[in-house]
Amino acid sequence: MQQTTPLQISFEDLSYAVKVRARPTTNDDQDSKRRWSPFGKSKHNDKFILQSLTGAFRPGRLTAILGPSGSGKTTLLNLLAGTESSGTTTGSIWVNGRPASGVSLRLLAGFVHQDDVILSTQTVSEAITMSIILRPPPLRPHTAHENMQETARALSLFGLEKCQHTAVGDTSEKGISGGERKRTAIAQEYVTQAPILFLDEPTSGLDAHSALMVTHQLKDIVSTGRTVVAVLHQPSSEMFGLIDDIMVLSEGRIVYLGERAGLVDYVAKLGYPCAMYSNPADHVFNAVLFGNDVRHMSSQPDAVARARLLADAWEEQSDGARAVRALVACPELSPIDPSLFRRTSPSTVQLRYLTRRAFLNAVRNRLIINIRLAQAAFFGLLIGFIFLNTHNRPVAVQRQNFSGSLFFTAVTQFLLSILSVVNVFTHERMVFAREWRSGYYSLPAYFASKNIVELPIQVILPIIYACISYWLLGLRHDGARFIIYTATCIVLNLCGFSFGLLMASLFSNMGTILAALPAMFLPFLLFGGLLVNSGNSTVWLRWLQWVSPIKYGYTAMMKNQFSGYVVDGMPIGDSYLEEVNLGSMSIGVNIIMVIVIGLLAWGAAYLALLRLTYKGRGDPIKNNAKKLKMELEGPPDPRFLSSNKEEHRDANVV
Ligand SMILES: Nc1ncnc2c1ncn2[C@@H]1O[C@H](COP(=O)(O)OP(=O)(O)OP(=O)(O)O)[C@@H](O)[C@H]1O
Repeated sequence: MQQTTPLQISFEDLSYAVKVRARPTTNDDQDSKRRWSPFGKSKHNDKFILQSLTGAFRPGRLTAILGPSGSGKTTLLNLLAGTESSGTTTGSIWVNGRPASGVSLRLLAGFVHQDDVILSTQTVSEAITMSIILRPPPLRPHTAHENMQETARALSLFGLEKCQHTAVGDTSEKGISGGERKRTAIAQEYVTQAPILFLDEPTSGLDAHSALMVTHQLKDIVSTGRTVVAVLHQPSSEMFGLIDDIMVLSEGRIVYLGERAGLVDYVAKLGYPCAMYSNPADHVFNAVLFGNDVRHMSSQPDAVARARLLADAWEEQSDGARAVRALVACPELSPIDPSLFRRTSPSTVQLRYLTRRAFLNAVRNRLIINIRLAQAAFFGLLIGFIFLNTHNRPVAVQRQNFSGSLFFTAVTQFLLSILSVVNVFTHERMVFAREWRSGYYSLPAYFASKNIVELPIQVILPIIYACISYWLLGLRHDGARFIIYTATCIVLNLCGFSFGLLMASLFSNMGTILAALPAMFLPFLLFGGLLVNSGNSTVWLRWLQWVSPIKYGYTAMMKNQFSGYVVDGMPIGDSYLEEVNLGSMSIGVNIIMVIVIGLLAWGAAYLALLRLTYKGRGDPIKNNAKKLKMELEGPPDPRFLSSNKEEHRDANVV
C-alpha cells in the first residue's frame, strides 16, 4: 500500500439529535428540550445522542473509540462518514482545515460496518476483487492479472489465503468464519486505498488472537500515513498497546481524547489509579465509567450524572482538552490531492461485472433453479393429467374443465413467479443496500443486471409449463393458438416477477412479505374472472377487475380457446364467453394490459429500491460531487490562517 497525504479530521461542537416520542412524565434531563403537550401537535422531544464534541483524529495514527454500549460511538462514526441522516447535526467538521460535511468525507473514507453483509455465494477472493474493479484505487490496476495480484496481496496481508476460495455463506449455509468475514470486509476497504478508514467494532465476536491480528493489520495500514478510527469493545492489553490515540465516550460526551499513554495518568489524576498488571481499558470501564459497581446495572440518572461529571472534568479542567482544542484550532493544512477522492468504475464496467456476478449467483444457487424447473414441469403435468383430453368430453364438462384449468394456469404462472423472486431477492436487498452505500455501483446498473439474469429464466419456465399442459389438456389443435397461450403464460410470469421484485424491495423480511402478499394477491384472485362474474359484482368494488393481471391473462386464454369454438358442429364458444362476462377486449389488448400492469409494478419496484438509497434522495455525493470536491480541494477555512496560528502551534501536542 502506498504512502498517502496525511489527512486530519477535526470537529468542533459537534452535536447530533434525533426526534423521539415524548413521554408525558416530567423528565429532569436538562439536555432534552421537553415539548410534550397532550393537546398540541408536537409530541416529540429532541434526544441528544452526541453533545458538543470537539476533537481531532490524526493521520498515521490508530485511534480507538471506547465507551459503554449506547454511548454514541457508532453514531459518531456514521456522522463522520456521512451515513447518519435521520437526525439533526450541528457543529463543524474539517479535513485538513477544509470544511467537510460528513457527506464529503465519504469521498475520502472507507467504512467497515458492524454487520457488513457480503453476497453469500461470493468467495472471499471474489469479494475483494469486486472491490478493486468497482471502486478502483488511485493507481488503478488495469489488467485482470494486476487485479489478481492486488487481491493476492490483500489476501496475504489479512491472512485470508486459506479461505480465499470459500464462499462467504450466511446463517442458512455456513461459509467462512465470523473473523474471516470481518477481515474480508476490512480487506474490501483496504484495497480501495482510501486515505481514511472508519471501522465499527472490527474485532467484536473474534477470539483474542484474531482480534489482535486485526489490530496489527490496522497498524500496518496506519503506517502508510492513513487515518484509521475504530470503535473497539474491550480491547485486550496487547491490543491496547497497539493503539495510538484513544477517545472515551460516555452518554454522548467526550470523557478523554488523547494519546493512549496519557489515559492512565489522566484517570489517576481523577482519583482512579490503575493497578499494575491490570488492563487499562478494563480499568476505564469498570472503575471510571461505572464506579466499580459490578453487581448492579447503573440506573439511567446515575449513569447520566456520572458521565456529566466526567465530561465536565475533561472539558473544563484538563490539559488534554486544552491540547485538543489547540490541535483543532491549528490543524494539518496540507492540500488534499484530488486523486485521493473515491472513484467509481464506469457504468458499463458495473453492468458487466454485476451481470456476471448475478449469473454466477444464480448458477451457484442451482438447487433453487432446479426446483423452479421441476415445479414448472410438475404443474404442467399435474394440470394436464387432471384435465386430460378435455376436448373429448361433453360440452358442459368442457366448459367447466377448460375454465378451471385456464384459471389455474393464470394463477400459478403469476403466483409462482412472485414467490420465486421474493425468496431470492429478500436476502440480496440487504447486500444491495450495503454495497450501494459503500459506493460499489449505481442503482440502474444493479437493477439492470438483476433483470438481465432473471428474465430468461422467467421466459423458459412458462414455455416448459405451456408445452406440457397445452397438449395434455386438449386445448385447440392450432399452432397460432398454442403460441398465444404460451405468450400469455410468459407475460403473466414476467408480471409476477415485477410484483415479486416490488414486494421484496418494499419489505425487508420474508415474514412481512408473507403477511402482505395475501392482501395484494387475493383481490386479484377473486376478480380473476372465474370466481366472480365481474358484470354482476358489487359495483363499487368492480374496479378491482381492471387492475388484476390474473383477470387479463385468464380472459386472453379463455378467448383464445372459446372464440369461434365449435363442438360437433355446434358453436358453443362465443355464447359461453358472453355468459361468463369476460369483457369485450380482444386477446391482444388483454395481453397488453398484463404487460402494462407488469411494467407499472416493475417501475414501482425500481422506485422502492430508490427509496432505500438515502430515503429516495439518491447519492448525496453524486448529486453534489463537484461542489463537495471544490470545497475539499480549495483553501483552508480562513480561521485557520489567522495570525494566532503560531501561538496555537506551540500547544499542538495532544
Ligand atoms: N435514530 C435513533 N432514534 C433514537 N435513538 C437512537 C437513534 N440512533 C441512536 N439512538 C440511541 O443513541 C444511543 C447511541 O447509539 P449508538 O449506536 O451510537 O451507540 P454505541 O455506543 O455504538 O453502542 P454499541 O456499543 O452498543 O453499539 C443509543 O442509546 C441508541 O439507542
